[in-house]
Amino acid sequence: MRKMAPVAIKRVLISDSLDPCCKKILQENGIEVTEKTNLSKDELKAQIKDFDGLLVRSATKVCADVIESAESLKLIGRAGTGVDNVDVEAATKKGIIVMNTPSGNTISAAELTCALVMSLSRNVPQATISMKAGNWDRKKFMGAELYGKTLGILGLGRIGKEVATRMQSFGMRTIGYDPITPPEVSKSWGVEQMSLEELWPQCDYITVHTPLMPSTTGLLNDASFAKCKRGVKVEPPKDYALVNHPNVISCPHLGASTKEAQARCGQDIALQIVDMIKGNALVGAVNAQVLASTFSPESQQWIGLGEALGKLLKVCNSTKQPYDQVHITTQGEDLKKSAEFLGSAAVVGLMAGSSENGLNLVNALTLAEETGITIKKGHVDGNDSKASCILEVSVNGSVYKASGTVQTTVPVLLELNGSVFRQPVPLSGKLLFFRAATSPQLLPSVTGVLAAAGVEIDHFSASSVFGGDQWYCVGVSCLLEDLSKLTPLVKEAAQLTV
Ligand SMILES: O=C(O)[C@H](O)COP(=O)(O)O
Repeated sequence: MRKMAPVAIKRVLISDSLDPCCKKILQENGIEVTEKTNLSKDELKAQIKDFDGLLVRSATKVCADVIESAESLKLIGRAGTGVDNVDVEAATKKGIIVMNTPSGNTISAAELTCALVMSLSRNVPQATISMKAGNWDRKKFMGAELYGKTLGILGLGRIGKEVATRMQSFGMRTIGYDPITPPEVSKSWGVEQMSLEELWPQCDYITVHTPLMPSTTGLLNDASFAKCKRGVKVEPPKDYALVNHPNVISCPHLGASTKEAQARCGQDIALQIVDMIKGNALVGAVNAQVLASTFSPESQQWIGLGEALGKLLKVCNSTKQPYDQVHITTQGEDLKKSAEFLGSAAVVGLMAGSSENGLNLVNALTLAEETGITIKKGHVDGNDSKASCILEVSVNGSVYKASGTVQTTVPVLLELNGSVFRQPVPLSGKLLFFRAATSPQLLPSVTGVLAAAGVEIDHFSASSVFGGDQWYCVGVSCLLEDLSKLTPLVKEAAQLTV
């Protein structure tokens, strides 16, 4: 099956110093690259308008203002791990993918941590300064072995794990805390997990490897230090009163400052972008998990169905009031994990044209929830149930419902508001739906109205009778300019282009 590129990136701005391999890979893949570093915020706001991709390290602050100025930005790529310099929430609302390279810096950051732990234990920087001053002071720099000491690791992700395994080779006991990594996983690489309360008093050394976010800001504070052993050793602070203390060793943000890490991150971000635009995979996206699961041709057809069902129920909503509830249910083993992206796709269809910023799978659920719509997702897995998707929406107590499936790559409608179509209706092209009481005069009369308006009929489907009424779907050459021409003949009518 043909691969599709859900996201196209043609022009990229690199605003921080990145390894040259990044630019080379992007250019080799047909992407135009502009490098402009040290831009002021206003300069970046002016520049960003012309680009659909922005690549940064941690120096460029991609704040909400900058994102607001971006007219066609689709991707913010962070060549590195931390995305605290990017306003991810603002990017998500605007439907912009934020992507990082989570592993490129791991080894370098872990090695620097080990270097700092060892320097702390043996006063290497202080002794170096003393030697440079012409001294030979051995007593002053009495150290302590790492062997048999306890290292507390806060954050047991990639870097925390690499630090642990390296420091274990010095005979250190490694303990740690992480709200996500399961204790049995960290145990398999020698780190015993415990609560922070239990951890503080046991540590001889503490190292922090958490992302910067509200829950981790100020993790080490007066209260936590009060629970620590006297003389506990911790990584460098930014506070200059502490930096200047004789027992403090510190360096600037150097964790990723190695040739290897920079080459890895530059290469990773470029290859991830190339993979994305070629439709191969979406790797490293921090705010677009839904999009990541849509990179197979199969899921793209289901996305087509979700959007089409959403568009159909949008035009069927005769009240024209906004929806208050959207419920998506998937059926069948094949769609077990698809309710998430089908829900987003349905919302893209339901809210089409209603967002100034543009609506896509990245921002659909966020924008829907912001406008007060409750989204429910579920899955039913009957023994012989074929894969299908049911969309129900409520408006002031009225419920509209449509269900469909994918038949040999084509999204089709199975049921509309309780009426099951005798043949599945292909959801593509220009479609006219109407509900009317069954009568022999109905179809000739409708055909007459269409012919008078110059509309040709491509195909026609009818549902089984439901409460005396039937739903009909007509594939038409163009949409009716005035739908009310059908009013005397039908009870309700809606038309759309899929
Ligand atoms: O988050 C990271 O990857 C590190 O903090 C490195 O940041 P840098 O790219 O600015 O060196």
